[in-house]
Amino acid sequence: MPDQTAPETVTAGTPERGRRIDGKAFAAGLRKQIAGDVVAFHEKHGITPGLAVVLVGNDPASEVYVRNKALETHRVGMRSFMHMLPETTKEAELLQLVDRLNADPEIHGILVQLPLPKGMDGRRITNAIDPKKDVDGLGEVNAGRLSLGLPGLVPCTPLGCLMLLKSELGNLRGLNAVVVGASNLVGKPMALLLLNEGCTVSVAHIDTVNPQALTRMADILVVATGVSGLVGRDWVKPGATVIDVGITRIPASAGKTKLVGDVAFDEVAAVAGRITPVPGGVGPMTIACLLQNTVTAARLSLEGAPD
Ligand SMILES: Nc1nc(=O)c2c([nH]1)NC[C@@H]1CN(c3ccc(C(=O)N[C@@H](CCC(=O)O)C(=O)O)cc3)C=[N+]21
Repeated sequence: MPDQTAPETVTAGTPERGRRIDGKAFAAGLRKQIAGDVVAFHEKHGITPGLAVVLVGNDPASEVYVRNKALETHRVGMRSFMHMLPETTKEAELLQLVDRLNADPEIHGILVQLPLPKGMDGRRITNAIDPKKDVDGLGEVNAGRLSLGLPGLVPCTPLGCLMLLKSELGNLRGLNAVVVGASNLVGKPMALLLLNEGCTVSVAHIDTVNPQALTRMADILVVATGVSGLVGRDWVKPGATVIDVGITRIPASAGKTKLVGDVAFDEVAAVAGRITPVPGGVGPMTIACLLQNTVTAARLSLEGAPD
C-alpha cells in the first residue's frame, strides 16, 4: 500500500529512509495476544501465571520501573508479586527469598532487578533462580541453551529486538548483522539469537578498533552500549535497519529530564531504512517479552506433570 504520508519528493524506486519502528504499538499488540494466552491457559489448566519481581535497594528510577512491570502484569491477567528489600539486605537473605519463590507453585517467573547493590554477587543470585522460572534468561542453564540453539527462556530485551526485526524484515537468513556492545544482558544473547536466525554476525565492543568499519557493512545494526549518541550517520549503511537499545536519562529544558538512545536519531534516520526511537522502541518490547516469558514459564511448570 502506498504511504499516504510520504513527502512528494519520494518517487517510486527511491529506497525508503528513516521509517520509525513503533515498538510501543507492537508491544501493545503482543500484550493483547498474551492476555488471550493467559485466559486460554487458565481455562485449560486452572492456573494463572504469576511473576515475582525482586528489587533490592531504593533507587527511585528502578522503583518506578518495577511498579510499571507489576501494572502491566495485572493488565494481561497475570498475578504479580513484588518484593522490595532494603539496601542493607544480606546476600544470604536474598538467596533465601529466591529459594522460597523457587518452591512457590503460584510463582512461575522470577526476576531480580539488576544491578544489585555493591557487595552482592549478581551471578550467584541469578544462578539460584530455578531455570524453569528464569524469565530473564540470564542464568547459566538458559544462557547455555541459547548458545547451543536449544529451546529455553531467552533474555527479554534481545527477544524483543528480534521480534521487531522479524516483523520488519521477515526471514533474516544471510543478512549481515552487527551488534555493538557485548554485555551478558543484551549484546551476547542478541548476537546468538541473530546467529540462530542465520545472520552473519559481528560483535563490536569497547576494545574494537574502528567499529564504524564493521557497522557500515551491517544490514541489521543493534546498538546496546549505554553511551548516548554514540552512533552517528557515518556508522550506518544506507537503508540499514537500526535497533537502538540504549536508554539514558539526560537533563532537558525547564529542569525536566528526557530519555535518549545510543543512536543520534535524527541524523541516522536520514540514512537508515528503518530505526527504533527512544523512548517507544525497544523498552516497551522488553516488558512485553517479560510477560510472554512468564506464560512460557507457566507452560514449563507443567512439563513432566500429569495432564
Ligand atoms: N533483571 C533485569 N532485567 C531487565 O530487563 C532489566 C533490569 N534487570 N534492570 C534494568 C533494565 C532496564 N530495563 C528497561 C525495560 C523497559 C524500559 C521501558 O519501558 N522504557 C520506555 C520508557 C520508560 C520511561 O518513560 O521511563 C521506553 O523506552 O519507551 C526501560 C528499561 C530492563 N532492565
